[in-house]
Amino acid sequence: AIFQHNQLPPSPIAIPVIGHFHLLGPLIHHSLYKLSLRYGPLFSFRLGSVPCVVASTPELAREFLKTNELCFISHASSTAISRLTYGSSLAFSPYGAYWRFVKKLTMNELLGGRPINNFLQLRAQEYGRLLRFLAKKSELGEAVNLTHELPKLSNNVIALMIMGTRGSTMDGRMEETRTVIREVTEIFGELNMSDFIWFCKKLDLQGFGKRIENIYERFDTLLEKIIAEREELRKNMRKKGGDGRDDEVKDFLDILLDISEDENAEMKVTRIHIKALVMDLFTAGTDTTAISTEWALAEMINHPEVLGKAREEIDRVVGKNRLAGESDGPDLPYMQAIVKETLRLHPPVPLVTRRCVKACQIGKYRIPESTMLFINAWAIARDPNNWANPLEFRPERFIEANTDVRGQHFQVLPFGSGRRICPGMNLAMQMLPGLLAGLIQCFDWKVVGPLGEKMDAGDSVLSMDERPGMTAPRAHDLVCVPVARFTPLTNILDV
Ligand code: HEM
Repeated sequence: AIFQHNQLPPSPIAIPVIGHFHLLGPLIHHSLYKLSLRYGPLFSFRLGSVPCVVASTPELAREFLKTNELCFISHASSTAISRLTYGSSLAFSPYGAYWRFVKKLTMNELLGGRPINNFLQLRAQEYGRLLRFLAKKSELGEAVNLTHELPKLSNNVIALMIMGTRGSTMDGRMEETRTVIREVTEIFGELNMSDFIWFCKKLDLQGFGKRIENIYERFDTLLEKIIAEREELRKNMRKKGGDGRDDEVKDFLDILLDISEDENAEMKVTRIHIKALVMDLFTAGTDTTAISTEWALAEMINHPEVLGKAREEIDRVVGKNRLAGESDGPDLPYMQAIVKETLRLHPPVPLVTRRCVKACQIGKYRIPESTMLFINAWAIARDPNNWANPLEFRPERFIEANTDVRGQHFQVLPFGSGRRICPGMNLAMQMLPGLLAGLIQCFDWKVVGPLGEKMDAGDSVLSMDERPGMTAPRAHDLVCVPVARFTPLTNILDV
């Protein structure tokens, strides 16, 4: 290509060798936002020797993710990512035959419309389980740490969707799985100097190498156990004369193992691939969904008028005699708007991060191959140029303007956009309204303060601080006493 200009976008002054590491705080999207105020909506910086560009407007997001999609079609990887995803995951594979194969398989068998509906009942059971647990707590007047309970739910849902009810052999391991998953998403979001600066490669100044190996060891052990158990089960079934499964529907893990055993499969799938994919789906799907649920609940607790309106809608549409669930989602437009407004203000993945795979001209700048691209989705979604009173939590804005969050409107991109858009989007957008509807239909929420004191929703404003990592969870645990709205609550929970 012939480039009119051979230069990167404006940049702060770099320190020799390290580049701009010193400008980035732990919440990288905040640091990049502050830098954008100074250096403009498209600026560049360097991590060691790696050039990076940051886009902070909807127009630029479109330019990178749509107009020049194929130049930025891969996700940016790191030492931590390639080790922990076995160098073979869906999210971090280069855009090519393997990615296409796994993406199609995942949509057909796990995350597309048909499988999502097939698993509807299974998810409803998990919501029911959480709500019954909350009902018990409510009877006892005890507080619940939702920051712990919500990832249990989303992790169970994903584990069950991947491994079916036979995932129950996981029961004793779910806690460890969730702990490792959180550590994985944290380390994926951190910047490891050794990835960028040649003389740090061997030094491991921040202790990343040790952390990575520790996480790898624990997760790999878990995955090996899960797969070995399933293989054993399949072998026993075959001995009995079956074809390797019982009369249940095939789950995703069975499908993957079938392909790995099939000599004529379109693509050779190995055990490494299977582990990589399970790792991918667990880490991409557990925290993101839980975090959004928690943010939405926290915002409703802070905005009693929003909560009131959402409840009115539920009471009108669903009534008081049955539990609200996913199938009510389409009839709850205000609840849908709450979910969108939550994803706008609190995108669980604040930076859509890609790698330039082919040098490219953006406006008057030249972006060289291997540049890291950060679309600051978090900053774009709270920019007053794109949104009126952007810091206000006001779901009505999504009803007044027909904006959606599915990658078509570049002022709000919680799931990214284009071919690398989040494949779990439809699942998340179906789960969130149904689950939240159940949570507020059944309970009032009394926030428990830092010292265990009860506070009235309304006069307590929950802190909206964030914790660092690839995902942006709330910094403080959400601890509440659920207060049942109906007595006995079991009436609607048992149906
Ligand atoms: C509220 C929930 C979620 C949010 C906000 C979210 C957000 C994102 C974002 C921003 C990306 C990058 C998109 C891009 O580069 O354009 C992504 C990718 C991905 N997400 Fe999600 N996600 C969520 C839930 C899920 C779930 C439930 C799953 C699976 C069970 C999932 C699996 C993935 C995978 C596999 C990728 C990589 C796709 C690829 O590289 O082709 N996500 N997600």
